[in-house]
Amino acid sequence: MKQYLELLEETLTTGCLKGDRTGTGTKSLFGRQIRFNLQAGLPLVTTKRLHTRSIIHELLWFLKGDTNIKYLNDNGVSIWNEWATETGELGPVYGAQWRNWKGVEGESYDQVTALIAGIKNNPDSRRHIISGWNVADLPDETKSPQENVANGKMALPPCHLLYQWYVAEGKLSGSLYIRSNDLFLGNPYNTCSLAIFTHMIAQQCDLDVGEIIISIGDCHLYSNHFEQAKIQLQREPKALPELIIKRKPDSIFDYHFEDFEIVGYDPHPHISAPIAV
Ligand SMILES: Nc1nc(=O)c2c([nH]1)NC[C@@H]1CN(c3ccc(C(=O)N[C@@H](CCC(=O)O)C(=O)O)cc3)CN21
Ligand SMILES: O=c1ccn([C@H]2C[C@H](O)[C@@H](COP(=O)(O)O)O2)c(=O)[nH]1
Repeated sequence: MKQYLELLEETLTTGCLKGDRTGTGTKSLFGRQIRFNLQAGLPLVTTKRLHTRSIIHELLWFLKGDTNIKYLNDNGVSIWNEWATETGELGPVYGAQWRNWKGVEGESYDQVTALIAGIKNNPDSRRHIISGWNVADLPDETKSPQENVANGKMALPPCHLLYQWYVAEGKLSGSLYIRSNDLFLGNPYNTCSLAIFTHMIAQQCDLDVGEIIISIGDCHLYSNHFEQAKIQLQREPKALPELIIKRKPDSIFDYHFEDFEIVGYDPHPHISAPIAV
């Protein structure tokens, strides 16, 4: 995870002081990229313990097309609670756009089903994309997440908004554009999630895994994460764990939490940090 730690250090030492929507304040850089070879292990941060349970459940929740936090909460995951309405709704966020993008006539597009068919049938295609940036459903930044949901809009606009996969020499690589990335809390989730998603797609399409590439627009450290970032930078990274998927489910939609095992994850202790809402 050298690249992640280098980016953390660069942001901490050279980032521009910048205000933000949450009123917290950040150090920020614009336009950075990190990449990981999935053959070298699962790119999980080892300089603090990550809650992989939350990451796996969140990915399965996206794939269900679900946009209500009930499934997450029932599984002990609370990472989306701050943005939901009293009934748990988040509006047409990731799951809705991935599985049920609405066309002008009200027709529905399932981007995930199309992606798997595309990779299986035409691996050389340069159109293996999932986009979350549906302009018609974007929220009004002057209103609260809950008000936006009441108006039929997303609680938050997608941060990880453009995915692309690429097949060459029997290997599947994944690339992700993140327009705004909370380097301490969000980025480790986004990296791990893309890695696991890429392993799942590769398994479904009988491919090996290649690389993942994360491209970031506004790359920021919140001012109340500076001390936590410094602690992490003093720690020595450990060996990467490995992801085992215990069976091959019938489709990309049939994975269960119990199908995933992360072996050899021996990180430094967890470092807690407040989330900017
Ligand atoms: N400011 C901010 N940063 C984010 O990363 C973020 C948002 N907002 N809003 C939407 C989603 C929600 N995500 C989140 C939310 C909370 C944690 C978090 O608090 N993580 C803790 C552990 C909490 C847990 O898993 O139960 C951590 O230490 O990693 C991480 C990602 C990513 N996104
Ligand atoms: O997957 C995610 C989701 C969210 N984030 C972070 C990035 C920002 O800190 C906030 C979103 O605030 P905006 O004002 O809408 O940019 O959430 C992330 O890093 N990863």
